[in-house]
Amino acid sequence: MISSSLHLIKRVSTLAPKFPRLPTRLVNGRVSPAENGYIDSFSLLNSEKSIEELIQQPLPQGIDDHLFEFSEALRSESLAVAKALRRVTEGKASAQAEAAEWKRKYELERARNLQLEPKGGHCSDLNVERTGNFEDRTVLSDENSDQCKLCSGKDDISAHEVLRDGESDTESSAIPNKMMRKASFKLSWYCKGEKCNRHKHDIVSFEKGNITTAERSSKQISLKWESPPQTVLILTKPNSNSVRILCLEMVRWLKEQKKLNIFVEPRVKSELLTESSCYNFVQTWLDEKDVLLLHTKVDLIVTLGGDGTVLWAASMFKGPVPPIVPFSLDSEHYREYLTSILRGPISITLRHRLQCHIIRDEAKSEYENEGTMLVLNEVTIDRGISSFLTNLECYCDESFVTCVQGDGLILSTTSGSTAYSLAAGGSMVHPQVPGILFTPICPHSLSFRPLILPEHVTLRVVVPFNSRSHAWVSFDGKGRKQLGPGDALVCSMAPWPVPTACQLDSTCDFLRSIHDGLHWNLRKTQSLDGPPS
Ligand SMILES: NC(=O)c1ccc[n+]([C@@H]2O[C@H](COP(=O)([O-])OP(=O)(O)OC[C@H]3O[C@@H](n4cnc5c(N)ncnc54)[C@H](O)[C@@H]3O)[C@@H](O)[C@H]2O)c1
Ligand SMILES: Nc1ncnc2c1ncn2[C@@H]1O[C@H](COP(=O)(O)OP(=O)(O)OP(=O)(O)O)[C@@H](O)[C@H]1O
Repeated sequence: MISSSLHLIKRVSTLAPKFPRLPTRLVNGRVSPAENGYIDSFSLLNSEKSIEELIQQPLPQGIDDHLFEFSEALRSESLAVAKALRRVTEGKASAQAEAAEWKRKYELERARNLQLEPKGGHCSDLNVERTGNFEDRTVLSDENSDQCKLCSGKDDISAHEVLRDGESDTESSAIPNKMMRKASFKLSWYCKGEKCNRHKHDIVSFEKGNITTAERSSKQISLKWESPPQTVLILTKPNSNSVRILCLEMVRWLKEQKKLNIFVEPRVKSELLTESSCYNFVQTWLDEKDVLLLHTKVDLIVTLGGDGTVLWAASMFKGPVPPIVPFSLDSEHYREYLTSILRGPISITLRHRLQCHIIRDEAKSEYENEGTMLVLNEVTIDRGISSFLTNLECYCDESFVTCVQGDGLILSTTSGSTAYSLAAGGSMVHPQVPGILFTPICPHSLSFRPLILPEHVTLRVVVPFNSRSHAWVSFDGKGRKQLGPGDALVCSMAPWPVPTACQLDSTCDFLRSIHDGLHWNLRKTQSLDGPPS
């Protein structure tokens, strides 16, 4: 793409004397690869603008046919260059986002290794690899995992090693800091009911030239408190009387019987105080800045409501998320259940999220683009109020996937596979399968089947310049934004999953939810009597 652009730029340079109105920025060849191999995105965008200006300019008067034909050809090639330049800029923005993410992972890993170092000299020799998944953060070779055990004397990952974010400066925060040290916990991996005796294994072994897989997916994860949880955040579905009553009861019980600090939303605090002034021990926050610090204070989140309340809880945390205990409204036995959660260990499901950002065609640099959105279910690109088919060009990494002509496209997590994606004909996928579902909405084609792509890919959905209408993006069914021609949505797996407490384990809970919640494959049992076979 870059080389064809440069080829055209050379051609344009040779024409410069004949066309004095050509922009000198382009003609002088300032669009050149930088030393690091990238093209400077600002000059790219300037060049793109210049090309577009050039296209808009009227042709000089008195031009002969030959020149006219030539200038027409130049116009169409210039358009191609403008598109190519835009793609390069998009690619750079996405590469920079990825680089920032790797840097963050590297710093987290380094902090963790620094903690291990004093316990034994060998740990610095650990063969540490990084993958995109929270549960796959540290992949140790077999011999090194034994060494690590000698060094650290433990098989599990401790919260202190994983979450080093309790040190934020909270002086300016409205959230009081006293008694706010987060409880620590350990995570361990279970397989068929047995605790794995190693910290983490090689994903693929190639001993003696034979390739065997040791780890295929994340195992059942168990969370064990190392110190008792002290702070609970309760989030409730609004406008529900039964939820309000359950909340009143639960807050009082958690304070009186469990001596916990309790956070609620400002709306809920007002509701509690309207009920009685004795609820003034309940804490809340003032603004978004305080919400950003919540994950450093809260040990556990309890949601009172349905799936939408869990989505709401997840959306409040733009980074790490404390474990969520979802309560449906018919939870009569909340006391026993919460007592067992506070005692631990808890089986948890790490639900992957997708990170999405919109790249605007007119943005001059990536800083002008909107911030990253995290979704637990899905991001949807649809036709909104337009009556035309969507026309969406889709790319997976740098490969063209397809063009979606229909009502739209859903990019879903495996947790979201039982939500909108299911309604659009996507498969239901166990939430611990790390993948991204690519599900069209009412495609106007006989052969468009949904796909499931691996978790490590980056997807890009572009509204082409020849699209008849705009498209609309929504995140977990909320926050609709318009995408104009040339705008793109870039989406990849986020490094911060949502840990949710299981009632039994993630597989039993998943099967129960599709049986009870969706009545999956419910059919009258066939009677025994019938025609002979
Ligand atoms: N045609 C559809 O099925 C359709 C259309 C729009 C949105 N949705 C879903 O609604 C979600 C937003 O939920 P909301 O509660 O804010 O809106 P809402 O109040 O409209 O509820 C949507 C329904 O989807 C269910 N749901 C949500 N997430 C689910 C999941 N992961 N598995 C199974 N069921 C799930 C909820 O229980 C609820 O019954 C979106 O993320 C989208 O998945 C579905
Ligand atoms: N704390 C909250 N603040 C604002 N909105 C919320 C909050 N909790 C939930 N919601 C919104 O309220 C709506 C309904 O919530 P929820 O899905 O939990 O209830 P439901 O529809 O009765 O349950 P179910 O998902 O089982 O059908 C959702 O759109 C959700 O985004």
